[in-house]
Order: sequence, then structure tokens, then C-alpha cells
Amino acid sequence: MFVLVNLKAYPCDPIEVATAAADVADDSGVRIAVAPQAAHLSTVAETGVETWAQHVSPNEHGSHTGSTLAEAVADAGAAGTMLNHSENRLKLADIDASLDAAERADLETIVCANNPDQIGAAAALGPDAVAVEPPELIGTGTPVSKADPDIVTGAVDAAARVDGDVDVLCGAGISTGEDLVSASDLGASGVLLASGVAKADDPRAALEDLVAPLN
Ligand SMILES: O=C(CO)COP(=O)(O)O
Repeated sequence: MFVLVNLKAYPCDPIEVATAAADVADDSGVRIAVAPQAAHLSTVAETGVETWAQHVSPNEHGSHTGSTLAEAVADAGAAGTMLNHSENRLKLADIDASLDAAERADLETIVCANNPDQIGAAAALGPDAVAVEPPELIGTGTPVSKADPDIVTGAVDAAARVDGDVDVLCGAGISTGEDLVSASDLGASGVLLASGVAKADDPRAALEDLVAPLN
């Protein structure tokens, strides 16, 4: 299972989370990555944790003020990028161009979507993975794998119909090892989570709890 911890714009210490994630990944053998704010990519990558961008712009180098270029996040140490998170939705053409940008910069890609129909459309654009996250469950602590398991199995089926090579992750409300196991049982190959770690009093303990059943 791949665990991607999205720090969003939460006021957590990205280095504390990144160091804990690197240690827990080493100890457990579970692939864990952290997606901090763009301004924190370099310092997070320096901890040795697998580092992801939360977004990259669809642009190439040029007159694009305010852009976060795929090349720049790769230079800062990112191995991959999320795209089209429900808190940062993109137009279809921009998802496509951001995927091209990520490919130029050799970044792995996950395109987020709300539901199985959108997952099928996202998979058709050729990312490495898609992630289904029902917006109404994000940040609630109610795991998608329990509240809406059909959306996970529906996403797995929808992606497989379009491109069997595209991995499917799920997210929203995931915070415990039990949630991770349920997601895996439903066919997901990873989870996206945020508040369960970024807002935890002890992010290291939260990560240890999350991966415990996998060991
Ligand atoms: O949006 C998410 C991950 O990208 C999910 O957020 P929560 O884990 O806080 O529900």
C-alpha cells in the first residue's frame, strides 16, 4: 500500500511530519510519502522522505507569474505530484497539460476525482494513478472505505475499464490501520490522507498506528 500524506495548508511542522514519515517508512517497509506546501518541498525532501507536490501548473518556463512549474518541484526534490485535488480543481485541458508537464519533469502523477465517473475520465488522461475522494467526507474523520465502500470499488472498476495500468487510491477520513486495511480489501493500492496525520497531536504515533496492520 502507498500512503500519501497531504499536508494541505495546515499549520503543522512539515519537518516533524516528514521525519516521522521517513522513520516509519523505514521501520515498516511501507511506502509513505509527504506532500507539503510548495515552499517546503526542499526542506521536506532533505529529510529523506519521499516528497510529492500538491499541484503543478500546466505551464512551461515563460511569462507565467505565480506558476509552480513541474521542473521547479522536481529540482526541489519532489518525486511526484498530485493534480486536481478537490480543493484545487482544474479544467480538463489543464489536467492534461499538467500531466504533460509532470512527464517532462519525470514526476509520478496522481489525479484526484470525486466519483467513479470522474475517475474513468481521469484514468483516460494517462496518469500513473488516480485517487477517489468524495469531498463531503474530506476532513470528517469518517473513512470513505466505511461510509461509501461502493465509491472505492466503483473507482477501481472504472479505472480498470479504461486502463488496467492506472493504480487507484482512495482518500477522505482515513486515519487508522483499520481504514487502510478496508481500503486495500476494496481494491485500492494506496490511500491519500491529511487531517489524521497533519492535525494529530503526535504525527509519528498516527503514522505508526496507520501502518501497524501491514506488519
Ligand atoms: O483531502 C484529503 C487528502 O488529499 C483527505 O483529507 P482527510 O484525510 O483530512 O479527510
